Amino acid sequence: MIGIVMGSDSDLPTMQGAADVCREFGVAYEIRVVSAHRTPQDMAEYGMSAHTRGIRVIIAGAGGAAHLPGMLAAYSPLPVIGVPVQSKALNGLDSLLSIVQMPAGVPVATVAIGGGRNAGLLAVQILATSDPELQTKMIAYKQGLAEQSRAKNEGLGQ
Ligand SMILES: Nc1c(C(=O)O)ncn1[C@@H]1O[C@H](COP(=O)(O)O)[C@@H](O)[C@H]1O
Repeated sequence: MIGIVMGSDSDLPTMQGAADVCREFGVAYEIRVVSAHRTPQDMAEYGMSAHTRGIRVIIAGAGGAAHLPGMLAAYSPLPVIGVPVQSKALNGLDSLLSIVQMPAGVPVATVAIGGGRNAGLLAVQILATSDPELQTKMIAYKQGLAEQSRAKNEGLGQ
């Protein structure tokens, strides 16, 4: 149901966070390397066909001149979540700016640099709007997050 794509296998440490979330919530996903630069035909094919294969949200991560999320958004009717991967030369600022500044009419929901996990959570939240069982899991997840945060007070020694 969630398509996780990345420009290179070197993006995997970042994009693994999205896959981890899918597994935690029991949501089916696929993970693939597709590049707007290196395999443009595969990228176009992926963008045009993902919705016909049961994919409902695309998460696309790329670094540097990160055109992959925007190009997938150009081809696909699905919501695309863009993950700027931290780059060596410019620390991911290049990735962020390449992904976030989309022209009107072709949105990409951009998460923080390195935000693979948040991208996964956002994708699950999108699916949960039409899936009450998943919605219940998301509510429980958020409650768990709140409990962990409150528990930090106990370590403050006051
Ligand atoms: N930004 C893109 C795209 C694209 O946008 O299509 N394809 C590969 N890349 C990026 O190039 C970086 C270096 O790739 P290599 O590690 O393979 O040299 C990766 O972060 C990848 O996402």
